Amino acid sequence: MPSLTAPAPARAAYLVWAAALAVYVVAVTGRTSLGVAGLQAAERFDISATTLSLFSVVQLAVYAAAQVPVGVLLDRIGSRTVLAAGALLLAAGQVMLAVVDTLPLALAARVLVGAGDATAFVSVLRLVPAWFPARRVPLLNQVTGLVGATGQILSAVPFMALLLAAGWTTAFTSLAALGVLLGTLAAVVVRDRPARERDSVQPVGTGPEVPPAAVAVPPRTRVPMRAVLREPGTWLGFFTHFVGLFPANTFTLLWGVPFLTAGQGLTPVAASTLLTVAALSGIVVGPVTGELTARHPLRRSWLVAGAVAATILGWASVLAASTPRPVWQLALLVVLLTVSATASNVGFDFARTFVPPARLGTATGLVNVGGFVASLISIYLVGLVLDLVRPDGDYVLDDFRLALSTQALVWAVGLTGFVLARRATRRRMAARGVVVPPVRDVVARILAERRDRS
Ligand SMILES: N[C@@H](Cc1c[nH]cn1)C(=O)NCC(=O)O
Repeated sequence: MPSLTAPAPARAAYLVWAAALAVYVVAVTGRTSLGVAGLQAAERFDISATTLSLFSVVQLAVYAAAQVPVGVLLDRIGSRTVLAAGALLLAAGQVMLAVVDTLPLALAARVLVGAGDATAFVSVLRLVPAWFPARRVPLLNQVTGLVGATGQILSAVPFMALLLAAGWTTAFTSLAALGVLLGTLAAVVVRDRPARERDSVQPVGTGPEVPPAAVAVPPRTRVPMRAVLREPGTWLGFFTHFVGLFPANTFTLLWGVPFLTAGQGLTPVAASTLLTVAALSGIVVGPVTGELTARHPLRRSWLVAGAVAATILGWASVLAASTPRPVWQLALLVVLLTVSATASNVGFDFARTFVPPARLGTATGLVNVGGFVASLISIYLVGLVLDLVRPDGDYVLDDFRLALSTQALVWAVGLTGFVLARRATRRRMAARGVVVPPVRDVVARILAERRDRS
């Protein structure tokens, strides 16, 4: 059996990760490209704003539906092939969108984009534990999400400039060319695992609170799908991603800018500045969350619960008021949305530490479904209420207050699942001999140790 501790060569590990990450950045650029080209799309396909939002919904639905099949493929054929094939699929969708001028064909193109996009993030997450020591994985997962988000800047700035200067066909064909280029690079550079295999010895129960309980699990052991579905840790990951991701997606993918402009009276420039603040705050929030996750693996669920509670309070304070809120309060809200989105990545850490490595891709895909299903439901509910209360689309603040309050339903479902899955996970851990001491006991012990020392 290969050594459990031999590190993979760091340069090679970073090279593999960077090549895969580049594909993820282009996937996010493709995902968000239609958002910035909304006006041109409405003109080209002769459609209303509501029909335009159908593009986002179709793409997100395909993305979510593809997660488990992609995860299964990752476990069977590895990140390199899935990543390269996904990049080509994404490029095919962008080329198609570049040339078609009817709505059904444009929607079909977006299906391809959604399917290609679905492969990128989970492929990168599958590579990280194979190439890096367990201690670094939570941080690198956060940095992966963070760097991926810069794809949104690429679509907002250079892609938009190309669209305005050279037109629709050139802009989308260029995006496709970039996808082919980086997909090819990934096929050449990425290796699914180092030559000296890391056996992903990353069980929960390690960290300062409990001594390491390393368990060697040969990576290619066959693990049935039902073992993944019966593992409560998988569902803890699913509901973590569910409750953490949807507030940020609801805001950034569709309803944030209309709420800030039509509801709160900000200019479009001020609204996009706030979205930039949200993205930039991730530079601090992501690594801090990653580091805390790595240092306190037995307290990860508290991190998630705290982030969700803060986000609920942030939204409640904004929506309770019937007058526009000061900019500082809106800025605080968008930062909290980033805190929640970064906490959602802890869901992937639950998958990594509770599911055998041979099924890590499947479990990662399943966890990712949680966030995107919740996002779809939330985006739909907000749109539904807005349509009911203001069919003419001339929204005012009160319409948004009511519509955005529907997020409470999604939180209620997500938090119920989270609490139940957490309980089941703790029971399973106790059965395996890892008993998590209550926080008050840990605090009492630390205080007693301090007293003894002084
Ligand atoms: N949780 C997000 C990534 C993220 C966003 N902000 C911080 N991290 C996620 O799961 N993304 C999936 C994807 O395909 O982008």
